[in-house]
Amino acid sequence: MVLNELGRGITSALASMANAMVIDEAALDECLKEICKALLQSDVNVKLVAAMRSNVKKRVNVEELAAGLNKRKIIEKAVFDEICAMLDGGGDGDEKKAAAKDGASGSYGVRKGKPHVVMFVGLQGSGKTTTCTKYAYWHKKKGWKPALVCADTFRAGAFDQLKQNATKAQIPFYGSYEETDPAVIAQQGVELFRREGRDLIIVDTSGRHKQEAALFEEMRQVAEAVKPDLAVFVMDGSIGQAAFDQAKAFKESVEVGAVIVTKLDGHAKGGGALSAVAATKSPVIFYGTGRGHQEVFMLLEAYKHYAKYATQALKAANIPKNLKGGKGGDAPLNARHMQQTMQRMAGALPPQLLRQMGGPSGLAQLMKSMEQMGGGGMMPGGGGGGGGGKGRK
Ligand SMILES: Nc1nc2c(ncn2[C@@H]2O[C@H](COP(=O)(O)OP(=O)(O)OP(=O)(O)O)[C@@H](O)[C@H]2O)c(=O)[nH]1
Repeated sequence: MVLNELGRGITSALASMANAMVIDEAALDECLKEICKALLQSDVNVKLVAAMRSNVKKRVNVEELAAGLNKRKIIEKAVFDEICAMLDGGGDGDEKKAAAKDGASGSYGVRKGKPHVVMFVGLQGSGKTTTCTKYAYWHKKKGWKPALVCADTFRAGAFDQLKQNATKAQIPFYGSYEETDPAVIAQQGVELFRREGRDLIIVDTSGRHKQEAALFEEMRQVAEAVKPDLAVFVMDGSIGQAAFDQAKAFKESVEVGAVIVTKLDGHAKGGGALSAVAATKSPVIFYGTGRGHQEVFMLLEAYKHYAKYATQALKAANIPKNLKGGKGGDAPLNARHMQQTMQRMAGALPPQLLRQMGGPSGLAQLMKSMEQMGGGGMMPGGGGGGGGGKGRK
C-alpha cells in the first residue's frame, strides 16, 4: 500500500537527520525536504505540505535551542505533531464527535447506549454503498444492532445493491422501488428502525458532485429529514488533489464529521485523504481495502496507519528501540514494563490522537493487535522503519 511507502519515507528522513554529525538548520532543512517529497509523492496537497513545513520551522529554531537539549527529539516531536494535525483535522471539541471511549465498543462519533443515525455522503462511485455495509458489519461484530436505509433514488440498481450487500451481511435494510423522494425514504427508514430498537441506523445517499447544485440541495433535505448524529464523507483513495474542493463543498452543505477513504487496496496514493481532512476538519476513521463486507479490518488499518506515527511517539518519548526485556534483550516484556511503556507512549501522543485510538486502553489493544498481526511494525526497530537506527546520538 502506498501509505506504507509514505511511512517509510518519513521514517527514513528522520533517521538520516538523526544520523547527521551536527543537527543544525541545514540538517533540519534537508530532513523537511525529504518529508515534503514523500508527502507530495503520496498526493498530499502542496499547500498542506508547505503549511506543515512552515509550522515545524516556526516551532523549532535549531540555532536558538539551548545546548544540552536533545534537538533530534524536539524536531521529531514537532514533525510528529504536525503530521498528526494533518490526520485528525484538529476537531472542534464537539461532544457528539468525541471519540468512543472504548475503542472496542464503537467507532469514532458513535457510542454505545444511545441510538445513532449516520449518513454517508460522497461523490459518485466513491464506495458509499459498499462502505455502509462494511461499517454496519464492523459494528454488528461489536454487538451493535445496525440497519441500512437506501436513500439513493438516483442510481438505478442502488437499492438492489444495498439489499444484496445487507442480505449477505445479515443486516436489516429499508428502501423503496416506488418512492422517488430520498428524504421521504430516509425518514421512513429511520423511523421504522428506531421503532424496532436499532441503535445504529445508516443512511446511504446518492453520489453527487459539487457542480450539481440540485443534488446538493437534495442531500441537505435528506439530512434535514433524518438529522444525522454523524455525516461521513466517503472518498475514493485515488481522487488525489480534487479531494479538497469536493470535501469542502460537502462540508458546506452537511455537517461532515468524519472521513472514510476507500479502495486503498488498489494503486491509490491516499494522500488526498489528508486534503479531505483539512477541508472538513474531520478525522479519517476507517480505510476500505476491498469489495466484500467482511473486509472490515478498516479500523485496524486506520490504527496501523496511526501506528506509523505512534512509532515516532515512541522514539520521541525515548522508549528503547527494542521493547524486549531480559539481559540479552530477547525475553518477552513483563506486564509491568509493558504498562510503563504504554504510559510513556500515551504521554507522548497528542491528546486528540490518543482519544481517537480509544485512550490508553485502546492504545494497549492496538499494540496487542499489531503484535498478533505479526508485523512488529508498531514496535520501534521492529521492521517497517528505515535505517535500523544504528549510530544514533
Ligand atoms: N477494490 C475496492 N473496490 C471498492 C472498495 N469500495 C468500493 N469498491 C467498488 O467500487 C465500486 C463503487 O462502489 P459503490 O459502493 O457502488 O459506490 P457508491 O459511492 O455507492 O456509488 P454511487 O451510489 O453510484 O455514488 C463498486 O464496484 C465497489 O465494489 C474498496 O475499498 N476496494
